[in-house]
Amino acid sequence: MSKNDKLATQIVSVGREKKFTKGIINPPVFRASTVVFDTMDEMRFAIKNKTNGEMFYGRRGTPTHFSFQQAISELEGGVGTALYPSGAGAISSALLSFLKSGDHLLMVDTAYEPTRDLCNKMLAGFGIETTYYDPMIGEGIRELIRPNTKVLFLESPGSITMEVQDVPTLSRIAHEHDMIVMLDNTWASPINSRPFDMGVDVSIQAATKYIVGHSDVMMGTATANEKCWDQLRENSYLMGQTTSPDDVYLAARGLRTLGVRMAQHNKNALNVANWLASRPEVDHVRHPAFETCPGHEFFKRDFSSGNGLFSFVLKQGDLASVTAFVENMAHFKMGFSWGGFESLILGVFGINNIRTATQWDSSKPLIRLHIGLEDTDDLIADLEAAFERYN
Ligand SMILES: Cc1ncc(COP(=O)(O)O)c(CNNC(=O)CNC(=O)c2ccccc2[N+](=O)[O-])c1O
Repeated sequence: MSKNDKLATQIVSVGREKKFTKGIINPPVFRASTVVFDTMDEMRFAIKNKTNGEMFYGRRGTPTHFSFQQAISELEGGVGTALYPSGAGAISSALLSFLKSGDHLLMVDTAYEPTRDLCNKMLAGFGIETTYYDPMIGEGIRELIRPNTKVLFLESPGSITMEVQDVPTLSRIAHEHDMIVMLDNTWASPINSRPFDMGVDVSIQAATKYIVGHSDVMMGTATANEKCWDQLRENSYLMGQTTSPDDVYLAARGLRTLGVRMAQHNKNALNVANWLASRPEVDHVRHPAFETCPGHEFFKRDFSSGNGLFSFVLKQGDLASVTAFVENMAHFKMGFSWGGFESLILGVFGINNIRTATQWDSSKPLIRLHIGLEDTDDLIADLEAAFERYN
């Protein structure tokens, strides 16, 4: 694959070198714990090259893993990619790979709830202090940096309230203070932004979402630049992080259609979001492509496309009316996660319980949608019926 190939060609080609595929189209599923050697020289060579694609032991990976790791690294623009059993596993392993007792962490206030829980319930116990910051803080982040601040963690956009962060500015300031910049880049997936061009050192994906794309595998990836790859890879290995080659095969299979699925999710979501924006019951739509979404200007600058996940805020409502809205939908099902081919809906309450550096106006209910690959005529009809029940 050439770096000059267009994205659609890269998505088809990345990670499919013959050394991984053995001549077939999709890299085979190599399941392994023990790898055997005929000579001591062969074993010594494997030990020497165990971190760069030489089969050594199951936990270091097999060609199934190496192929997918290379594919994600090339699409994200990093040097190397570590794999984890879930997105949350990628987040925890990335943080634990670079933080030690006595360190200070800057965590975006709009982080995915389990990320916040990790900081408060585990990292605190290890003597790692977390300060949460406003996603729109920009240059103001300087006031929060201490001599022991080691990591700046971003999630852009926030996966519920959708604020888009000024990643290049925050990364520049963090690097002035020798901090490591980590980005939960799940919303962009590996194709809709260039994290390393924005100064990110470790880009994290819940592959569970759009990469897998079929709601049938849990997986996480963390891709690092030259500065951070060795430390991320070795510390993740020390923590025993590994993934099933069967899951990796399914994730790689999903990856090959990521471009076409993402384009359709984006088109469908904009169609539904524009319709919602016209509804009198809607206070505003929080889709990064809309001016009503905080950080819209950064979305226009830093992203090449949107996806199917966005939220909208109703002008009024309570638990009963929102329940009437979200229950009994024909196509939107209530469920956690997103990024599969199906449409999902979540009425999100208690946002202020997962905010400590910002304040959310809880008087107006928020509903998060994942727009799948269904025909948007049917999705809009489903939402029309929901408004009938809500009103
Ligand atoms: C941005 C981001 N980053 C990492 C992960 C974790 O991935 P994993 O599920 O593979 O571990 C995720 C997983 N996403 N899951 C969800 O969004 C499901 N929603 C929730 O978990 C949730 C929890 C509490 C309150 C509100 C929500 N919510 O999103 O509405 C993510 O969105």
